[in-house]
Amino acid sequence: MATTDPATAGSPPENWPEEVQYLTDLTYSPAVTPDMRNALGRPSTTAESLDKVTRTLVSAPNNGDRVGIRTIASPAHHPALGQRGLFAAADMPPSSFLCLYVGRVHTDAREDTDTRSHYDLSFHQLDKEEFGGGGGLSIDATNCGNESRMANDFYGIADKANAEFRDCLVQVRSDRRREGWKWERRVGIFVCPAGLAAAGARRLGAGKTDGGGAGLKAGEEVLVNYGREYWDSRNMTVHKTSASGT
Ligand SMILES: C[S@@+](CC[C@H](N)C(=O)[O-])C[C@H]1O[C@@H](n2cnc3c(N)ncnc32)[C@H](O)[C@@H]1O
Repeated sequence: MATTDPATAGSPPENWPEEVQYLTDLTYSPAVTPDMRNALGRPSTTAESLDKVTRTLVSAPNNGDRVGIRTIASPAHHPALGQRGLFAAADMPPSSFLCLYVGRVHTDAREDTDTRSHYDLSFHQLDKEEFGGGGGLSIDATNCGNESRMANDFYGIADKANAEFRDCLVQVRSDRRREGWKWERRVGIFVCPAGLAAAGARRLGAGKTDGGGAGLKAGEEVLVNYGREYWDSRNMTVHKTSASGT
């Protein structure tokens, strides 16, 4: 009997584009081997320091308590006018978890990568010894994803990003653990922390946030920093000034 992948079983939120499949968790390209997937759940010293996001928070129906998708109709000078954006559904304090970045995990092999994607986020570097030279895994949300794929870059919209991509751990089902759960790596969008520079800032491109976040107000657009590399590699000029950072 055919089984449904739980990652594809969720109902899309309001304003979801019908041509894109809504996901509640990652899906994987056939080139991502079982060993590569296992590496996402392996305890390590780096993984120990990551934020742990509980099962209830990552449960997709609950994303709507924190974020929503809107088509941007104003202001007239918004650079992504007419496109979608991600908005806070409630006041969210600094460092709060907003939603996971989900999509199709693929290797960085040329034949497994859509070089035209505008939704491809670098995810995890594989261990060089274990995987014969290493290589990376990325998450492409072009054809499938969740609310996170709607987050726009801050440039031309605000002075700085108010949210960031951050590595984290989530609980996933495991038949091998007595408790039935294990921790596995993901990337989430989090509200920028207050105070010091954000340590885990990362990319669609390679953007860093500068911390000092005041949190998000309900209705405010969630803005990340894609990084200059994102715009340069697409020959798009929004990031040509020093305001864009790296
Ligand atoms: C990850 S998508 C963001 C969601 C997108 N607005 C949508 O409706 O699907 C990235 C694309 O959004 C647009 N975008 C995001 N931030 C922008 C900005 N600050 N200025 C201009 N376009 C932006 C660009 O077309 C970019 O390639």
